[in-house]
Amino acid sequence: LRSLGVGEDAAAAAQGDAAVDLNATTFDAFLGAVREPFVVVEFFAHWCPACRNYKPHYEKVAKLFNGQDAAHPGRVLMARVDCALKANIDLCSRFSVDHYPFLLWGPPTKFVSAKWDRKQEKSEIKLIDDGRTAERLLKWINKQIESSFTLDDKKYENENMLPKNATDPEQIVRAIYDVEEATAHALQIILEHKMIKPETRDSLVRFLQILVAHHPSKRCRRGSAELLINFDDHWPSNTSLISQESSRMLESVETDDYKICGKEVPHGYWMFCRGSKSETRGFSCGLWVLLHSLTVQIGDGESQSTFTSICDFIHNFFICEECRKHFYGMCSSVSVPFKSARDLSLWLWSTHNKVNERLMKDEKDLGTGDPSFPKVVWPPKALCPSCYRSSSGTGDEAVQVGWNEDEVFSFLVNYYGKTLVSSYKETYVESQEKKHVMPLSDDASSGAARVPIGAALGVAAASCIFGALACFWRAQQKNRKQRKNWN
Ligand SMILES: Cc1cc2nc3c(=O)[nH]c(=O)nc-3n(C[C@H](O)[C@H](O)[C@H](O)COP(=O)(O)OP(=O)(O)OC[C@H]3O[C@@H](n4cnc5c(N)ncnc54)[C@H](O)[C@@H]3O)c2cc1C
Repeated sequence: LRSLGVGEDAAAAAQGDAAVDLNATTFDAFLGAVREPFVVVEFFAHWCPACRNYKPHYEKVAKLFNGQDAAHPGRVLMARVDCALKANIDLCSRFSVDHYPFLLWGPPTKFVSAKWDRKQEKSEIKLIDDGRTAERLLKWINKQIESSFTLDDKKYENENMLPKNATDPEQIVRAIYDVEEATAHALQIILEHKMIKPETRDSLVRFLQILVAHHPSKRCRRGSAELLINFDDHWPSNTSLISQESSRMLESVETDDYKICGKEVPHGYWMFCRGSKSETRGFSCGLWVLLHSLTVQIGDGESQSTFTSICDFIHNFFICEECRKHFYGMCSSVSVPFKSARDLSLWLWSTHNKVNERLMKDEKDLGTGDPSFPKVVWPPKALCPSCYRSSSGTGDEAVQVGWNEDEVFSFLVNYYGKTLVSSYKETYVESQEKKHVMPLSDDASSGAARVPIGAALGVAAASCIFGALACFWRAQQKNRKQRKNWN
């Protein structure tokens, strides 16, 4: 419970209330200072029986967002004002409270020294008209902030949520959510940084084509197809977008219709890719998993074009200068065209291992790695004993490993193919039914109720790092010479 420095705080704390009691004296100062981007204010009267009955519902939601044990701290502040107290009469009339309980929503600062009434157009303060039960209130909030919180969400305990055993092959099942999130996140970065230009447009189209055919999540396949169908309307070929046009397109692509993996994809909930620190793993891990899953899905005839598309995509759209530069170097060193999916998936696997080996050292020297997820030569022996031909090391420390590549390939196919999509169960009938409505939970595995969603971690590590590198990256882009042709 937030300290208000007033007596009510102590009283509320004693009762164990999660919602913060505000009054005429504290209201403006408190809401002007809070870190949460949104607040729900319940205007009530302590004598009102309906309000007393409503309190457990409001508290149930408030516990998710406020207090020490909040599952989702920092997202929404839940507050209340007792309009039956004489001191609060003016405050309640400032917000045209005409019944109890009366719930308003908006950015906290918009409440400060403000007035509101329902005729006010374009106000960022909104009346919550459907919050009569905890479930409905949370549903309303979820819609506003595009989250999929549930009343059962528990406080995120990083240690408890980490994969118990990184060598457990079943852990990859959880990565389907991360692949969806990474896909949505990648597109968001592309749009926010206005990276679609005449010289990069084709590369995005080609990558989207692969996603349409081979993304492990059906809803991402569908979303990529929709985006492709409308691609010319948004980004006509050979047109350099002025920034105003680009922003308009960003808005339209950000609407629900154009969310690449559907609007229910969670933000910041990395499951398989969750780090023990908020700034590690996340997006870049999800992106690797996506790339590996694509290479095990393609047909032999697509191997060279998929290689080119992956290289171009990372080169043009991965907003991490060091990563794209290294990856570019590794793509450039391929001299013979790929003829089979096997060769491509093994190339990506060994390329990823080269990155791991380099980072093993860097992270050790700089202390930037995730202590719970040190980089390893992958797969470790415990995950795939048959992948090792003979080696005196365990795989974790043995950099010089004699690999059995046939076994590695069949392991990759199983791990990133079958196991990753094993809980994916959309039937054809369901997909037809859902055609006109974006699915709430397109794959059985992503049913919000089944996802043990922890606290919002904010955007994953990678996005922070990559965001910071964006300017540098863009400057490089400008200076870049004619893009290299990988073929
Ligand atoms: C294309 C690309 C290039 C990158 N280059 C750099 C770089 O130059 N410098 C930098 O600091 N960061 C780079 N990164 C980020 C870095 O590789 C990691 O993604 C990040 O440090 C998070 O690491 P992680 O522990 O989550 O595991 P990640 O390396 O992200 O791996 C994700 C998961 O993939 C599996 N995996 C691990 N190795 C392999 C493998 N060889 N084959 C198949 N599956 C594997 C494991 O289950 C692992 O948990 C790059 C990322 C990408 C996508």
